[in-house]
Amino acid sequence: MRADTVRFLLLIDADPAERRVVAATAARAGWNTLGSPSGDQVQELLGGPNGHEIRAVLVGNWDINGGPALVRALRADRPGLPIIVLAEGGSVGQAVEAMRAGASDFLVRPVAPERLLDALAANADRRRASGELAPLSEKMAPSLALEELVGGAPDFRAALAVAAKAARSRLPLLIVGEAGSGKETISRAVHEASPRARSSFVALDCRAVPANIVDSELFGHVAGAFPGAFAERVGKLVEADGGTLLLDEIGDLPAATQAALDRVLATGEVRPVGCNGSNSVDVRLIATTSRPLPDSFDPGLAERLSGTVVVVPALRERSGDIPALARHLLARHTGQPGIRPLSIAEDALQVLMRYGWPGNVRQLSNVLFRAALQCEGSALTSDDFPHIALQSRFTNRVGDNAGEIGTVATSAALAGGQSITLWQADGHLRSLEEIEGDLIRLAIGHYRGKMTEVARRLGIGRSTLYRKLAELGIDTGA
Ligand SMILES: Nc1ncnc2c1ncn2[C@@H]1O[C@H](COP(=O)(O)OP(=O)(O)OP(=O)(O)O)[C@@H](O)[C@H]1O
Repeated sequence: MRADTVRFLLLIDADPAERRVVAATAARAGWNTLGSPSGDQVQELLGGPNGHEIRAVLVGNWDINGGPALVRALRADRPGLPIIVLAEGGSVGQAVEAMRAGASDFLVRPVAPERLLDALAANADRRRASGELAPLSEKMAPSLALEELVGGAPDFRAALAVAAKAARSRLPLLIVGEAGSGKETISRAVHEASPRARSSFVALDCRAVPANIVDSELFGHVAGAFPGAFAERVGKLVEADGGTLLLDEIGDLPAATQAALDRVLATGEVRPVGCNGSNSVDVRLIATTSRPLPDSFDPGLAERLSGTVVVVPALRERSGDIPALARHLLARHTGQPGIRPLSIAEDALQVLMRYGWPGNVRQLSNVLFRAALQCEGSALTSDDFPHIALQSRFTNRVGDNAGEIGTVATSAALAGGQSITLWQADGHLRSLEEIEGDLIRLAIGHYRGKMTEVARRLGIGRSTLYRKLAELGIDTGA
């Protein structure tokens, strides 16, 4: 087992039998469980010899354990630690209360083992930006068709064009992009747009599988192949026969597995662990990576993957897409427990566009979810994003220079290639008024709030510019 897969799960649950079941399930994915019947020993365990190896906390018995206070204390102690609450069946209120207290996620009991492992993997294995809340809509994200993906930035459209072309082929495809930028979403869309759409789409996160079982996960094994292999297991490659296999973070596969996978792609034959024979498969491989493939990566497989590469731009490189994405993601969260329909105000969009988004679209989605959960008005404003506003080093220069706008907007983002979204989530063009609004905002950022220059470059008079600003609700602060 690789060193980075030795990790501890802190489980707080009063029922010893339940603790044993959860521990046994979690062990299947390489988790060591530290069980505690109540929240009383939590600080001790966090400070104990394995405290630093604790990668996730599961909180059961919400009421007995004083749920909200326990979650708040854990959150204060370890801001980035995933905290998953095991809510009692049917109690939506408990789940909402948990999320408000700062839980990362919740599962409703009874929890199927696969669901528990998925939640642990999703919360702890993905390198989530700053331990953001994980909305349920993230886990139930709709499968978007390529043309439904939100974003009009030229680099993003170029990536989608490569993906659309690749959908017609059966050659392996490599999708490169930072965490949360949309790689898996694009993979699913490619599968849906391909002639394989009616067959299965099978995904494996290579980060989440311990090295000692990854061959059996991919290629399957026969009964008795190794100690503990009581029954035969069908591997992901066979499961995906006729369809698409997504290998997330392919760079994390052990070297021998990379070479074996390359042989499968070359021959179309899969040999399960411990088996002398092989099965023929017809699988289209999509691989993703958020970092350059390591130098040690199997050259044959690297060559095969480099045939078609989709490069997904980071969100900060397409901050012009943020307003459309924010509206789309907000609409996705609406209707979840505790979230009413909300609009998003201009000043909030400005704050979001200025931020760097290390966790990309997923982080934007999570930040909107947290803000929506806490918002008491009918629209999200910049006040609903205090951390983002602070971190985006927002400079507020009010009226110190006649004719300058009060907020110095997105020049840094613009230097990074900001562009204007022309398309709506439904594939139709945005209205002229919306595009004009974005263009004016972009110009204000680019010319650092110098309104005379903005008007000159846009080819309109200053009074027309100010009238448009008023109509758009952009606060000049002047
Ligand atoms: N262009 C987009 N339009 C709409 N939603 C998007 C877009 N890109 C990403 N998302 C949403 O953002 C979230 C993260 O996307 P996704 O899981 O595809 O990222 P990823 O790059 O595969 O992340 P990781 O590297 O962590 O696996 C998902 O909820 C997805 O639906």
